[in-house]
Formats: sequence, structure tokens, C-alpha cells
Amino acid sequence: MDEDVIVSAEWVDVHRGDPGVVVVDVRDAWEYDGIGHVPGAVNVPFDTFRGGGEEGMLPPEDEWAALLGEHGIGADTTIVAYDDTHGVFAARFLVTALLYGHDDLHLLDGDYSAWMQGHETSTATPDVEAVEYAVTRPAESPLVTIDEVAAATEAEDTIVVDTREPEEYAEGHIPGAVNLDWKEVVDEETRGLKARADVEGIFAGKGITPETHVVLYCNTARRISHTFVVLRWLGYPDVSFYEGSLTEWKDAGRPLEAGADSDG
Ligand SMILES: O=S(=O)([O-])[S-]
Repeated sequence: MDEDVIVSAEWVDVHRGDPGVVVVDVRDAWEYDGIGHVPGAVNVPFDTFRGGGEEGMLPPEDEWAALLGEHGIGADTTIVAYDDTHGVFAARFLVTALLYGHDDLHLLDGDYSAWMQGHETSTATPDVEAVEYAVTRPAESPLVTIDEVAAATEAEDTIVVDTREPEEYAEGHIPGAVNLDWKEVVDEETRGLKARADVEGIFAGKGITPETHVVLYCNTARRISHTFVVLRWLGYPDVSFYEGSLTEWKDAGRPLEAGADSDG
């Protein structure tokens, strides 16, 4: 997952039929079938790759491999994912793929509602030839443990970021964390990301810069997936992902701090 992780609707329109490209729609089946989808996209609903394994909300490795294979995705496939919620569910699909070693990953900028405004849609289910998918775990992982997160709250040049809504943060957050609601970087009108400089400015306003070690958490590692993808797009080199998130933190009886973020 590199700085080309975010792709425009125009790019998807040109490349969606290319050999080796699979467009993945992570909405529910009724939306995919009933409302329509990007022509040629396969449907891998969020529920089918969410949880059930031993590592946070990741699916078991063999189930993940079978799921991708049955949708015609091989280890070298270029994956483009989308949803209808500004990309947050699709981002979780992409981060799951990354954690299981897939490399060529992209998020449609905007979502299906935005796509529908100017692009062809379809209700036809594509013929898919199943392939074998083999997981190869990456040598380096952005995952951090609960103890690493606790240490990060005290470390210099490190910022722990809560990507939930301000009300949730105010109720209780990891001590020392700043609050940056993942939706802050989304343009409500285009449904895609705000301009790059604006996004960088929003992050910088919270102390998140390319020089900082950034540790992300939310409740169950869904919303941080979007922020993680955006930080990869910006090329920030040191971003950690707390898969256990607040669910694990609370279950472990770790301390919480209440109150709003002082930066608003
Ligand atoms: O997005 S979430 O994991 O905090 S529910």
C-alpha cells in the first residue's frame, strides 16, 4: 500500500476491466444487487471478512485466503475497494489485505453514491473464475500491542490518535491521546477526500506530521483503517495500527481519561 493507494473514479473507470484488476464492493448484498454496483465489481460484504479470528477483528487466515480466491483475487491482483460510506468499510478490507501481505491495494476516492453521479452502474453479477490465494505474511507489520500503545503515550515524537467522534472521545479515551475524527478529512460534498494540502493541515493541527510516530486506535479498528490509508497516501512513514483498539484496552482494565480534546 503506497502513495498511489487513493484512486479517482476516472482511474477506476479506465482500469476496471484491465486484466489483473479486481474491483471489490464491500456493501451488503442487497445494496450490490438492488442498487447496483460498479460494472464488473465483485461483492465481498463487510460481515464476511470481519472478526472471528484470534487477532483483533481480523478473520482467520485460511478463511481470508478462501474468500479472496473465490472472488478471483490472486496474490498479484490489483485490488480497488469501495463502499458507500466515504471508504471507511472499504479501507478495513484493504488494511486486512495489507496485514495478510497483499501489496497492490487501492481505495476509490469517494464512494458508490459519488460514483453513481457520473459513471456507469450495473446489476449484473460478473462471472468469476476462482483462483488459489495464498497468504504471505509481510516481513514488517504496522500492528502494535497494548503495551506498545501504553508506552507510546509516554514516548517523545509519538502521538496516539483516537479517530472516533468527539463525544465518544470525551466519554473516555486512552490517556494522552488526541482526537481526530476520521471524517474530518472527508469532503461531504464530493464524498471523497479533501484536497491534499487541507488534509495535511488537518493532521498537522493535531500534531500529526511526517516526523511523528503515529499510533491509531478507535473502538474495533474500523475507523482507524480509513485514517491509516489516508496517512499512507500522504506518505507518512511511521504509522502504527492498534488492532485491539479501545475494546481490548478496556477489557484489560487499562486507564481511561475523560474530557474533550483541548484543541477542539
Ligand atoms: O469504527 S469502530 O471500530 O470504532 S466501531
